[in-house]
Amino acid sequence: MVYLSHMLSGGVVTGATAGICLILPTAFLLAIFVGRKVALLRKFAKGTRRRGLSIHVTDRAVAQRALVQHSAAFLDRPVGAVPSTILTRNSHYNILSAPYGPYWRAVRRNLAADVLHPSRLRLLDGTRARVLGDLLRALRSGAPAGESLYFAVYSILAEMCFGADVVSKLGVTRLRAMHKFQRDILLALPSFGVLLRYTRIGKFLYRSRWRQLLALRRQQEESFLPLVAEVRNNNRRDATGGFKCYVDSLLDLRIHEDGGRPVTDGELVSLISEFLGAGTESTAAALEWTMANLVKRPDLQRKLRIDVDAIAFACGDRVIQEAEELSRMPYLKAVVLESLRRHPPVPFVLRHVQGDDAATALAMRCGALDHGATVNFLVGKIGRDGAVWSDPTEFTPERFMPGGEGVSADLSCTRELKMMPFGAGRRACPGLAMAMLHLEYLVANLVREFEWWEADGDDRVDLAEFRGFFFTIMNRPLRARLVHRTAAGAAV
Ligand code: HEM
Repeated sequence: MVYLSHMLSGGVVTGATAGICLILPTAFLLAIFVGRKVALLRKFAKGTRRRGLSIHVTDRAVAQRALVQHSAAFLDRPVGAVPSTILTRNSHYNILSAPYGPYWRAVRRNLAADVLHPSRLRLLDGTRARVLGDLLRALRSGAPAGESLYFAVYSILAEMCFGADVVSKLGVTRLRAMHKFQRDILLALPSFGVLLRYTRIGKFLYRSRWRQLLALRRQQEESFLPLVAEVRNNNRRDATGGFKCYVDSLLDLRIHEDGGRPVTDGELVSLISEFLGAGTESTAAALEWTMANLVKRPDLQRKLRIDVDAIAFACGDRVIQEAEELSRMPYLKAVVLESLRRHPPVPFVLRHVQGDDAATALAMRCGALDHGATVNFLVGKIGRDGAVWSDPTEFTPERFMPGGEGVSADLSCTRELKMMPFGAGRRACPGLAMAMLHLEYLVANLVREFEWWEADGDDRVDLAEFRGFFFTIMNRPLRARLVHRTAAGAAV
């Protein structure tokens, strides 16, 4: 289905919130300014409050036609839809916010082909095993499950970003502080939406938010740039053809269609922040939702453990590691897919569109999109479409097993679109393969090592979603009673 509505374009907050935020300070200013100043203010405000069409898509066929078949008309996101745009005062430094063009092509190709390519991910076996070891030790000593899962995912991404020695170099305390800071930024960003919405007067009307925004950006620069300098000075990659870290690849990158220039420091900070932020929050949220559902459903957990133990037996003392080993656990993949369908970490996919090609894709009359529109593909609703999925709100991994309605589900959405947790089309998530690998790897080893049971009282699992964040996360972090498995399955 396609819903239409009019709204103020370009912001992260809703029209109503923005209205309230604007009315009080504007009234105050109007009382102070008189004559010419009032006229000037009106002129500025008028220029910053553009109206645009907002379209909501919940029909999977429309989503596929638009994002895949008419992908050339669905290449850009609306200005202000991406948090980092606010942080950098509307400079499109990272992949998510960059408009389709030479810069986007260069930085996306670099990430997808140089860093996240499946052949490179194999080189990260050591990193994954080290982080898993730390995670298992933390959980055995009673550390809270939810937070520990997030930190494990962040640690993997930090090593991929700055090199294998970053965790030992920085120490766990500093790394935790960096992770917390990254999360605080993401949580604070929605409140900065007004600064983009009212680009000309926002920083005067919302002075303290503006200052807070600048302070956050400065803090990001202070935390990332020294680490970049270390990568630059250390002559980076080891000679044995080890993993080339993300920063290393960015330092080598040249934007050929822009005179062969290197990536600037401002761009580096935004790209690093995106890598750590988008990579951690999405994958860790999916991991937490998966484990939470397994706590709620011991029957599914038992079934999964049969799959896992069969492979674990062959691994002996070492963790389940190889992609090939993971691929021999069909129920594991089904559990992860069901988690992504039922709780997609990114709740919507946005595009800014204009023109007749986009109108045709959305089955609208020609000319309807002459002035542009924001299209919002509702990822959660598409994945819970009752016409495709039986009992769509239930957590049922069996639907991805032979005979189930999801068995042929294509995550890239090129053949068919039944769910779209990673988006679709040319701007789809480049982290798909890595996220799936890490999710399967962590879930398999966590189930092998522990039985995950419901904790008591307030710590019981609550599957409610937290609202007001860019990612769909659990309202209450996961708590569970973990029983270490001493039987044949558990790795030492
Ligand atoms: C379970 C994990 C993940 C989920 C569910 C997820 C989901 C998404 C979604 C829905 C989009 C928007 C796609 C669109 O507009 O069509 C996206 C974009 C993106 N994701 Fe992910 N993501 C995940 C993991 C990752 C990881 C691990 C990374 C990198 C380390 C990553 C980096 C990106 C980037 C850079 C984009 C922007 C792509 C572009 O504009 O060209 N994501 N992701």
